[in-house]
Amino acid sequence: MPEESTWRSVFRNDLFKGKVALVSGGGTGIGKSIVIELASLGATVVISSRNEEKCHKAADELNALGFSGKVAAGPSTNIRKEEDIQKLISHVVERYGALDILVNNAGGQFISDSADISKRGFQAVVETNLQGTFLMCREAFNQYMRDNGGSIVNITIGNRNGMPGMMHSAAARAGVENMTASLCVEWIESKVRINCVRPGIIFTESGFENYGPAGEYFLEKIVPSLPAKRLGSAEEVSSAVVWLLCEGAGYVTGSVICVDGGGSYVALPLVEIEDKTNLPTYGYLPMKAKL
Ligand SMILES: CCCCCCCCCCC/C=C/C(=O)SCCNC(=O)CCNC(=O)[C@H](O)C(C)(C)COP(=O)(O)OP(=O)(O)OC[C@H]1O[C@@H](n2cnc3c(N)ncnc32)[C@H](O)[C@@H]1OP(=O)(O)O
Ligand SMILES: NC(=O)C1=CN([C@@H]2O[C@H](COP(=O)(O)OP(=O)(O)OC[C@H]3O[C@@H](n4cnc5c(N)ncnc54)[C@H](OP(=O)(O)O)[C@@H]3O)[C@@H](O)[C@H]2O)C=CC1
Repeated sequence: MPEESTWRSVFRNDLFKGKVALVSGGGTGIGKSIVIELASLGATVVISSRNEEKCHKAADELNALGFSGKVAAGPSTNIRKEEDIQKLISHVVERYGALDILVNNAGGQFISDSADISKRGFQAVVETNLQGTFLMCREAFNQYMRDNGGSIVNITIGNRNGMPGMMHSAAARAGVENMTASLCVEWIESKVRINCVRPGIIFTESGFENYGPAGEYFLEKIVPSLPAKRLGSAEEVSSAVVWLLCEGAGYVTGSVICVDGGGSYVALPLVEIEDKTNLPTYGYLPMKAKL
């Protein structure tokens, strides 16, 4: 297993030479891992998030590692704001002359029972994850990719069984996957491929800090239920992203790759259901069929 400090990529080291990439939320976690791959494979990578200072710090740290590509921080961008997105995409196209690759990684949510989510709370999560991803795709297409082609990857979230405790995000991400299916057909004439990577539960410091004690719950209750019996790493997500972005995936568009250690195919105990819970029975059931 590679050490964190020396890990780069399993791919050919000039794979993205001369390409310009934009990774939203590229200063932390999974996004940062995607940036390391792309820059170590020769791309010029622009990173953006709401916190511009954090992006500058990450860019300096990554450039000090001596990649063949380069990392640069873009202007502060809140993907909930259309004008921020328009400015970010213009900045990349004007300053670097292209936008060949877009990774919509920025996103997030809060944990809550659905019954307690306010209208604004629901809107905030949908605006971030569904509307934000749409607007980034639309601007990248209208400002560059329509005439020049390109490749887009949207990061979603395990949503095959819904996601009790984070319903708003799972619904928004399912929307992103469905949007991707429409866009892959609409934009194929422009030689734009668009796909999704759907991570399961991935250890990232920033991500887990955000959840406080719920992070511990993931480790204690959810890990034993995962077929892989462990969390995923950010690097396991970024290598799937890079494969989708590269020319070897030239016939792949509209797809969703799950990076989840098989977690989509088992029922994860995302919320605790009390033992006394029993749906009213219609017909006959022997006692042994109930808890
Ligand atoms: C035991 C539980 C198990 C749960 C299931 C586990 C499954 C795990 C698998 C998935 C793991 C996923 C990991 C990750 O995604 S890692 C990335 C984590 N990082 C983030 O999420 C950060 C980004 N998130 C945000 O910025 C926010 O969550 C948000 C998108 C909502 C934006 O917040 P912001 O503060 O900017 O929002 P507003 O100020 O505009 O407020 C809008 C309304 O939203 C309400 N809100 C915001 N935060 C919360 C909260 N923590 N709890 C409840 N409500 C919240 C806020 O109150 C506003 O509504 P009102 O005006 O009505 O109050
Ligand atoms: N870790 C996990 O288990 C999983 C994560 N994911 C998804 O993967 C992506 C990366 O997560 P991860 O690396 O773990 O966590 P991070 O918290 O490190 O990444 C989220 C990034 O998104 C940026 N961001 C959040 N909201 C906005 C916004 N409104 N506008 C612009 N940028 C924003 C953040 O930067 P800033 O705060 O500076 O804006 C941050 O860099 C997210 O979409 C997450 O939901 C999906 C499944 C599982």
